Amino acid sequence: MANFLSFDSREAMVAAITADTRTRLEAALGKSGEARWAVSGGSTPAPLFAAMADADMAWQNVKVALVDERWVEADHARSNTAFLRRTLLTGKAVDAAFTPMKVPGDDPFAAASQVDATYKALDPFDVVLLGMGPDGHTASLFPSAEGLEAAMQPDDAATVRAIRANRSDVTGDEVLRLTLTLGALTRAGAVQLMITGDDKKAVYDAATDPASNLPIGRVARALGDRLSVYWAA
Ligand SMILES: O=C(O)[C@H](O)[C@@H](O)[C@H](O)[C@H](O)COP(=O)(O)O
Repeated sequence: MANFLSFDSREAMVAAITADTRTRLEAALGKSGEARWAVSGGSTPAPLFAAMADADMAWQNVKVALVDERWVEADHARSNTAFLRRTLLTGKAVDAAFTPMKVPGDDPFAAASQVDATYKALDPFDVVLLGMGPDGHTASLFPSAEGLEAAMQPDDAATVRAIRANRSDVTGDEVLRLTLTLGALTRAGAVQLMITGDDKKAVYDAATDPASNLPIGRVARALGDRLSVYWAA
């Protein structure tokens, strides 16, 4: 079962996940001279990224990658690459080596093997930061999306796969995505899920019921105690 860490305030949650992330990245740097960190977009991680951007670390040896990306250019308002450049890859962390997921082309399904080959060089990640949507998606593992089952195999050798979400699940957002696979999450040193609010806690609690088929529940069950959930109201 995942470790569920509940905090009295969002500030305390951010302090704790910042400390855990730093400890794990520093341990990897000490052990192998480099650290590999895969991060989510979404709004929730912004305060963690602000704290990390200020951290004194050997950023030039930290490899930052994405958990998922919309199939959009880096200047698009919903690009996770753009979000990271604004929030994390600034300040002291500007020296980190960042690997985007988006490559040229119209079709993420056609490009997935190219991105997978690039991301395979970063797999296994030392730390993976996940978020969760109100529909129980995590990364770009959306309920009943095209490509979901291929990406949901715990022993998948692929690191990255393409996803086409149902239009009704991403109203006003992009359907075409790339995502880390459950295989990549399973191989990671540690996986953190950062969520806030009572509504998301209720979704997470319901998803972890063995009868639930929601992606976040399937991921939590597959990862067991290698997943730590950081939550504050
Ligand atoms: O947006 C993304 O990059 C991810 O696809 C997604 O999995 C995200 O982490 C959740 O939707 C939570 O988003 P919020 O943090 O904005 O609630």
